[in-house]
Amino acid sequence: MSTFEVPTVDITPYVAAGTTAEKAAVAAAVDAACREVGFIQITGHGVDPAAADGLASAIDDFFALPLETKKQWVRPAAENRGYTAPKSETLALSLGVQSETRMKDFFEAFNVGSAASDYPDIALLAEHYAENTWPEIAGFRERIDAWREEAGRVARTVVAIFDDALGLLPGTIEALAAHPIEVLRMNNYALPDGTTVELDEDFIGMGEHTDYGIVTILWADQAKGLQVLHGGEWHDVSPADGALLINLGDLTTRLTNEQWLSTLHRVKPPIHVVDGIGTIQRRRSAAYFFDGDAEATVGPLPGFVDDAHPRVYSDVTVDEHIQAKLRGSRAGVVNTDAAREADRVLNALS
Ligand SMILES: O=C(O)CCC(=O)C(=O)O
Ligand SMILES: [Fe+2]
Repeated sequence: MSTFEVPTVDITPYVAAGTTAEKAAVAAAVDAACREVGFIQITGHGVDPAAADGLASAIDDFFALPLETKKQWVRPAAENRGYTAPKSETLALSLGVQSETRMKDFFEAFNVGSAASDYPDIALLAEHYAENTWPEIAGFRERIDAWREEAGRVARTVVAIFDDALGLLPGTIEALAAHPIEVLRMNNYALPDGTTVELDEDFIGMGEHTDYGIVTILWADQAKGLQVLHGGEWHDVSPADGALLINLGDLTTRLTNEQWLSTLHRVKPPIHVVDGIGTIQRRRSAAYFFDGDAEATVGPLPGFVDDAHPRVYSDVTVDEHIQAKLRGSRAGVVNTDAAREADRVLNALS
């Protein structure tokens, strides 16, 4: 396997009022990373380590509950909220690709997100802004909300960097996010004691997918499992101490007319065989999806279509795009509107 590293960018100049030249250097590094990889490790983000500790402990508290208890918080497939039990979602269907033999993804998750009650004065498309339900765990909501606050701030900083990196007027991308769909998905990759893992290729924590929105802010354990597709090969990625990962979503690919690509990734924890029984090391992550306003229309931005770069996507609303993805991953309805993303998967995997 070729050596591969996710580029690291220190975004301090954007967090702590750096000089114009310092910011330009950050924007140039982000542009290069987005053109080449689509995943970046960011440092200098200014997130209080106590917020990350609170997130991690809240994840531990919730997933330690018995399965039957957690199932109280399962929500309808159309609402991207609440508990997802192991083997109930299939991320590869969000792209419209799936091997027939593969078992469903074994991750379990708990999702919270921006709710209609956060924006009482605006009529919103209800499904994307469903109210949250919270488990009865002391301080759970407070710890999660503290992390959401930090992740939201980082997302807005990152899109300001994107404007500069793409040569756009300040505020161009943020104009799509006045009341964005923002979902925090906390993922737990673990197998009940005594589970025998079959050592086949189709054992998957979370199937290959691109994220759907503008950008994702990802907190993750250092345990192996996350893999990013680059140069036709899957590469293991884990964050350095205190670093966050960010990755581009499909809406940014559409805005840039594919100058920047949403990167395919999956979670495939290594299997350790002890006495003939395969086990995995438990791994946690929390993906904060910054997805834009549901009713916003997304197509290539001015300046991204010319003779050398013909328009490759028609306009879509954030609502239509995200709904088609969620019908795939959460309701098992193959997304047939993701032909370009699916092609990228199939070309890479063949
Ligand atoms: O677990 C991870 O590191 C990645 C999770 C992910 O890709 C997602 O939730 O979309
Ligand atoms: Fe993802």
